[in-house]
Amino acid sequence: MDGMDIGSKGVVRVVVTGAAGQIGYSLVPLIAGGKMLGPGVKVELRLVEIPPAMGALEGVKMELEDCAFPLLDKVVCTSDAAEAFVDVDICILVGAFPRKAGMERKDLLAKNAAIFKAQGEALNSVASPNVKVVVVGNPANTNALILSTFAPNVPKSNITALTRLDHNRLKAMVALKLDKNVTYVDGAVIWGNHSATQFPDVLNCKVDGISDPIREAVGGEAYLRDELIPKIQKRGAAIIAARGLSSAMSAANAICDHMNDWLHGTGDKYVSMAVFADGSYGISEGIVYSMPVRTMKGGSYEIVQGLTVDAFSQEYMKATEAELRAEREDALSIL
Ligand SMILES: NC(=O)C1=CN([C@@H]2O[C@H](COP(=O)(O)OP(=O)(O)OC[C@H]3O[C@@H](n4cnc5c(N)ncnc54)[C@H](O)[C@@H]3O)[C@@H](O)[C@H]2O)C=CC1
Ligand SMILES: O=C([O-])CC(=O)C(=O)O
Repeated sequence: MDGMDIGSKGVVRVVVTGAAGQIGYSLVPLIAGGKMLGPGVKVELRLVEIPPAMGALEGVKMELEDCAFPLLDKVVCTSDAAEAFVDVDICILVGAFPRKAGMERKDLLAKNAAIFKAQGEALNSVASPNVKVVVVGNPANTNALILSTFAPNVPKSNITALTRLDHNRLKAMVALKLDKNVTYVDGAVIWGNHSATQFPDVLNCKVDGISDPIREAVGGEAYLRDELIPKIQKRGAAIIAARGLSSAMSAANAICDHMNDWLHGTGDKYVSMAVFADGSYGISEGIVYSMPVRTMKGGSYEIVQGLTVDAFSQEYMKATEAELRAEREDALSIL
């Protein structure tokens, strides 16, 4: 992937689609406040909405101005994605039709495939090939796949989907279970889809010196299978049940973590990012699959090799792969 020296950019241009929505409202102050790009980096925010939400978006813009953020260079509001994508550095694609109670994933896919096809075409015609994209709108992995299909000028490695929220959820839940601060939990992985088939994996975790046997320390296979894994897989639904709305604050926080690590590097650690599968860990090409990823300062990354994957892991990893391949087939049949 082509690098990006964030420090050398005068102003970094960041697009957020769906910016008047719930996640958008939590996200834009974090970006303008410096959490995503890092201290001292100026930002131009390009906020994209559908025409009926442009009034609400103007309100978001007014509030951003009223925050008097020192790093906020400019705010542009538009309902034209192609206008927003010209020379953009970072593209955060949140805008999508959200899942409603009782909706199947396939219904959601049908609603959103058209959005990501159109945005892929727009990116392809006007964006720099160096643009870094994270797809947040669900079904995020397959939306990223659709986007890339229609944006062949953007290298596949520059198109990712968000599983950092799941990663953070897993890290936090392990910390809670072992009564440790989250900073002591390292090496968690989310494999596969940002959906209820994802595999939240602790086998390669190290928690404040406890690394072996970590599954037993966390509660043993039965606890993982019956409690921890389903809890992470269904956390999004639990938030919807509790709030009547899906996760927004934690999603915005995770988007900043994803981009900050991508731009600034994870050092010798790794994080979970949904990226194009390349055969690593037996997951063959053609889908966007969450993997352990090590990022390098400047914006390149690699899938971390050599993590332990046993029969327990394989069963889950194959199930979530099968779901992604089925989503891909559904998407291809819709488009
Ligand atoms: N990957 C992840 O970890 C997570 C993903 N999500 C997903 O993020 C998406 C957004 O969630 P919320 O902000 O809660 O939803 P929301 O409904 O509050 O906001 C979505 C916004 O997108 C806008 N929008 C719709 N189509 C658009 C288009 N073609 N171009 C630009 N804007 C468009 C809508 O007008 C709305 O303001 C949903 O798909 C949700 O399922 C939510 C939480 C976590
Ligand atoms: O479950 C949903 O629809 C929202 C979401 O993606 C999450 O909170 O992880």
